[in-house]
Amino acid sequence: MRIRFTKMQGAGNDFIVLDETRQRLDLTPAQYRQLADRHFGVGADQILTVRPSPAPGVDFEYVIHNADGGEVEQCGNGARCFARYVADKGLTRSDRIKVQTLSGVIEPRLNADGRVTVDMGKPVFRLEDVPFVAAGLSPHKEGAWEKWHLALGTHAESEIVAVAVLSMGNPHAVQEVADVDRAPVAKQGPLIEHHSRFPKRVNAGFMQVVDRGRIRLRVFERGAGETLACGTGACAAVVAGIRLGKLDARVDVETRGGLLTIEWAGGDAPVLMTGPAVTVFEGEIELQE
Ligand SMILES: N[C@H](CCC[C@H](N)C(=O)O)C(=O)O
Repeated sequence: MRIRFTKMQGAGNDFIVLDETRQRLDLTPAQYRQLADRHFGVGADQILTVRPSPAPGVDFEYVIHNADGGEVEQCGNGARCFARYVADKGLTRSDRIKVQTLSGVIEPRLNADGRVTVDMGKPVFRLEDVPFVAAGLSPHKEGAWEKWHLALGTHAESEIVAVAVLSMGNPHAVQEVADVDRAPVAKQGPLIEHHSRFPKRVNAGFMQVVDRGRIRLRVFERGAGETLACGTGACAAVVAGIRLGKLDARVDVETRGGLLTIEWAGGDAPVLMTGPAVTVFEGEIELQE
């Protein structure tokens, strides 16, 4: 099957955008994996699919698949690229768009300076909703919140990491490090992603607090490995830092792929994420059946 696609990136987190507003493609997990493959396909961290509105009150549906072919609930950098795509393709004339995702409705807004702001909804802290299995563990209080100590690896050489656990529609485990450039992301990332206490796996964040308005962040993403930026990961890290008493309500997040700005007023307030969204190229690919 030959299909058209648009390649995009948001702070270096890269995507293949598929337009199903006129016709469903009904791709298989293997075909999503082929698309994302950086040697045998186009190459991307995630595949974003644009579908028509599923219900009154929302403009589009937004479906996300990781490079491993699995469908996931949310993608922050992808939401910005989604908004840029539907605007550039004339699929909407509004600069505020309501989009249905697996984890609820989000609202990207196209700014005059070319960046995109997304209301990513409220963070979720109920452990069962992350999901995180805390049985047998006790939380370690820090500031007004808590961290959980996870044993990584086999008993012999297992090390303990302290993570804040929350969901932005998708699951996140955020730990603090002194220097992100020296953080053991490649070693610890997969061990955290596949830790048995995360039944749906988890995105593993490594956050360095620079000051109350700035962090540096690396994320080993569920189903994609380390990416140059993770939008929901930036939201989760800032929310965790605020709840732990280390960050103010507006934080610049330095990722390896660029700068994201996250704002959260606490409590039931939504998390706002602002950052770039860029079209790289368009193309066609012959997918294996
Ligand atoms: N790997 C994530 C999905 C993509 C999230 C990330 N690319 C973002 O910008 O939020 C997960 O499995 O939950």
